[in-house]
Amino acid sequence: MKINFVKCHGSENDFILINNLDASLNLSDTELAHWAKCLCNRTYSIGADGILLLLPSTTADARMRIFNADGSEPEMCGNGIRCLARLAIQQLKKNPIQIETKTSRIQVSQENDIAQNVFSFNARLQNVSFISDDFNLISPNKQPFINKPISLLSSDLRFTAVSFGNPHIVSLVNHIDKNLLEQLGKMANINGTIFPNGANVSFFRFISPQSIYVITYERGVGITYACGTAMSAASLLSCILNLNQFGTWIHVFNEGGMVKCLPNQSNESYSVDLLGNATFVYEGTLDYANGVVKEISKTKEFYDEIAAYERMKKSFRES
Ligand SMILES: N[C@H](CCC[C@H](N)C(=O)O)C(=O)O
Repeated sequence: MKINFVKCHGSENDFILINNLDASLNLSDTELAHWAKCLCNRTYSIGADGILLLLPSTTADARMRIFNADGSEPEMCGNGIRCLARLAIQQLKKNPIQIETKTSRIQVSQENDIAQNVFSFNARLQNVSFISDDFNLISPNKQPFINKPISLLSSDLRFTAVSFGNPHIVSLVNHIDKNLLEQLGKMANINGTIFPNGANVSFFRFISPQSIYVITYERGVGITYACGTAMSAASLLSCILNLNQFGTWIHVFNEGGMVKCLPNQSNESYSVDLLGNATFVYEGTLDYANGVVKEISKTKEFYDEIAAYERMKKSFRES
């Protein structure tokens, strides 16, 4: 079976995107999880942080399913939904577009390029909650867990737990220690000891007003170049900690580049607009039969977009 895919990324959080709007690809969840593990392997296959499936929907314009590199299926993906929405907007000729996810419906719109020839999209993340069953072990009384210690993880860091459909804990740090992040990320995802379904763990550093840096150990993946829902969580926390203002765009720098986040609060509800690139790198075809991905070939490279994104990243290094 020949299957076309697009290799894409949001802030270099990279994905294998498959258009299944015609529902022709009929794979079981077990097969999809197997696919994710095989295709995301950076040594033996295409290599990615996850696979994205663009599917038809009865409740929105289209539906997104995402599988992490370890084969687990999370509820949401902020960088991935921008890439998937780009393809959906192209196919359905509709902008903005509503995307059904496992736990919500997200509006995504194509916006002006954040840098020349960097295709940019805004995802309005409204399914933000400080209360989630994912946090029952750290907050048995089901109260918001904001800027508190988690003794099983660290004796001095403080964390805030927030869900964007998928669970996050975020800590404000003065210095980014990737080894410590890796260690805490692994501990937070040891079969349900601190979080029943694991969690994404992020450090963020305040750079200047409306400018932060975020790095994330992603559940089901490990440390990635960027995590869209984590960057949204960190920008929200920066406002709650009075480091930034609600209703003002925040530049969120990461290992893979930069996105802009706009945290909003109305009464007790929160949302974050996540504006960033959705860069297509290449189109390809994979030949799949009897559980085995036999052959993978590139059919088209998006050289202009790759170069444009590199120019944008270079501009940050020089500023
Ligand atoms: N690994 C995450 C899902 C992908 C989220 C990330 N890539 C993003 O852009 O939000 C989890 O298991 O919750």
